[in-house]
Amino acid sequence: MGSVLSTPKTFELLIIGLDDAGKTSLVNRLKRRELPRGVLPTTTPTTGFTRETISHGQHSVTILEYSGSEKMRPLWRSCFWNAHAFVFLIDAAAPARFPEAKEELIQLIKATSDLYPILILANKVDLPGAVELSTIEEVFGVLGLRAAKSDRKIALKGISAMTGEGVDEALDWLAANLSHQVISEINEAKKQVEQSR
Ligand SMILES: Nc1nc2c(ncn2[C@@H]2O[C@H](COP(=O)(O)OP(=O)(O)OP(=O)(O)O)[C@@H](O)[C@H]2O)c(=O)[nH]1
Ligand SMILES: [Mg+2]
Repeated sequence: MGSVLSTPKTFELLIIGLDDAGKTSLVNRLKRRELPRGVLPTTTPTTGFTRETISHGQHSVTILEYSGSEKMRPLWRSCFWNAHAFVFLIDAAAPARFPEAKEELIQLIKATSDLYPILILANKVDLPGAVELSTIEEVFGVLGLRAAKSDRKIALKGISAMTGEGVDEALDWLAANLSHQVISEINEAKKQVEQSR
């Protein structure tokens, strides 16, 4: 695990994405790494948000997972300032919902400054109907999004909350792309928002 070699970081991660993308399942996998491949606790749709703190190597990550239902999305949009980094989760096996997911992703990119890394995760790669990562990259125009905002740290990776595939690598990427300096800058900005409330 690459993160074991880096200095400890403490950060808050917002996990968002459409309903049914697998956000709660990903949090469950992160909380319980010992779960065997293919075993996932049963979930029900998240009603508001959940908050969990996990360890990853030397890092401490507080994860906020928001309901993806359409009527709850304004809640996550109002909490962007509260995070250091974002995971945008896509259901790789639900291509009919890619346009709706892309709209939300674009809103996230527009609403947040270049300081914040965004990791787009295509979940459920274990399913036979999962769309290839290269196709998802094309449909979501990830390279274009990166080029338009060249300083922005944006990446796309495939994962499965069901098998655990790609989950450690995702957290490694987030820890590696969030410098101590950026964490301090964001902490300062958060303090100002909190004071002005
Ligand atoms: N095959 C497979 N199914 C998954 C995976 N991740 C989640 N699921 C299933 O997808 C469904 C939705 O998962 P949730 O984790 O509840 O989805 P969510 O994104 O939290 O949904 P909301 O809270 O409503 O926004 C459940 O039936 C999960 O078992 C995965 O990696 N592979
Ligand atoms: Mg959920």
